[in-house]
Amino acid sequence: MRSAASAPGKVILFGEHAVVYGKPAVAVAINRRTTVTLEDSGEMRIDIPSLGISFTGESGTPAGGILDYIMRALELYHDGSPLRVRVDMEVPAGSGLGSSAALTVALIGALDAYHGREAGPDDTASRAHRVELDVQGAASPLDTAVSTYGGLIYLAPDRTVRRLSADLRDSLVISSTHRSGNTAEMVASVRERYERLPEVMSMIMDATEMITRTACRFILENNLEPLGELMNINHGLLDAMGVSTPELSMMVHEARAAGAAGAKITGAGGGGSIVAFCPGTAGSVAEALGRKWNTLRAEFSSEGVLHL
Ligand SMILES: Nc1ncnc2c1ncn2[C@@H]1O[C@H](COP(=O)(O)OP(=O)(O)O)[C@@H](O)[C@H]1O
Ligand SMILES: C[C@@](O)(CCOP(=O)(O)O)CC(=O)O
Ligand SMILES: [Mg+2]
Repeated sequence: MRSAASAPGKVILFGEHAVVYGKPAVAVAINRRTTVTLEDSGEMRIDIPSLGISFTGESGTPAGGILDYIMRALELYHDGSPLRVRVDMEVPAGSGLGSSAALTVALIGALDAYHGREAGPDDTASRAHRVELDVQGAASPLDTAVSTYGGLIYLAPDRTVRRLSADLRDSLVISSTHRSGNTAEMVASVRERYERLPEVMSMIMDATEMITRTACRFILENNLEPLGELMNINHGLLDAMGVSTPELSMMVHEARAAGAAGAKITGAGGGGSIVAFCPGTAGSVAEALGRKWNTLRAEFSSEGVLHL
C-alpha cells in the first residue's frame, strides 16, 4: 500500500506571536511544498533526505527536532504498523516558513489516504494543530490552517478562517538568515516576557491586533498600498516582543532601502526569515538581499493540502 500528500509552506504577513494570544493574523501559502510518501514496510523508517535524516526508531534512538512532529502524528493518527515515511521538503526547516506545519498537514493527508479515511480541510487542520500544540507546548492554528487551505487567509480571533483575495503576484520576497529559529523556544520566550511585563505586553498584542485588522480591512477594500507601512510597524512590535535579531533587522532595513514598501520578520523569529512586500520592486529587492542571504521571490499558492 502506498499513499502520498503534499502541503505548502507559508509566510505570515501580520500577527505572528499575537495570534498565540487569540489575536487575528494574516498569512499566505507559498509555492514551496513538503511532500510525504507512505509505503508498507517491514520496519518503521523515516527518511528526510534534505536533512540527512534516516531514522529507524531503534529503541533508545533519540528523535528530536522535526521528527517529533512525525512521531506525534503517527502516535495519534496511525495504527502502529511498520511504515516507511519519506519526506521531501521544499520548505527549509526552522526558516519561519512553516516547515513543521507543512510536514504535519502533508503527513496527516497521507495517513488518511493510507487508512482510507475521508476528512475535510477543517478536520485536517484541527488534527494538525493538535500535533503542533503537543510538540511545541503552545501553537496557534494559523500555520496548519494555511498549509491546509492554501491561499491568503485571515484567522479571526474566534479561530474561523476567512479566505481573502489580493493580487500578491510577484510582490513577495523572502530572505532567510543562515540561522534557523525554533518556534517552541521563541513562543516560550515571548510568554516569559508577557509574564514579566503583562500590562506592557498586553498593549503590544492589542496594537498588533489593530494592525492586522486594519490590514485585513484594506485587503477587503482591494487597497494594498498601506500594507507596507503596516508591515513595518508590525516588525517594530515583533522587535518589542524580543523575537528579532540584529541580522533580521538588518535584512528588513536593507529590503526597505532597496525599494520594499514594507518588510518584517515572518514566523517565530530568533533566526529564520523576513518577508518583504515589493509591488513593482521585487527584482531590485531580491537582488539586493540575494547578495548576502538565501533569497527567493515567493509565488503565492492557492493550493493547500493535496492528495497525490
Ligand atoms: N537540521 C534539522 N534536523 C532536524 N530537525 C530540524 C533541523 N532544523 C530544524 N529542525 C527542527 O524542525 C522544526 C522546525 O519547526 P519550527 O521551529 O516550527 O520552524 P518553522 O515552522 O518556522 O520551519 C523544529 O522542531 C526544529 O527543531
Ligand atoms: C510564532 C507563531 O505565531 C508562528 C510560528 O511560525 P513558524 O513555525 O516559525 O513558521 C506561532 C504560532 O502561531 O503557533
Ligand atoms: Mg513552525
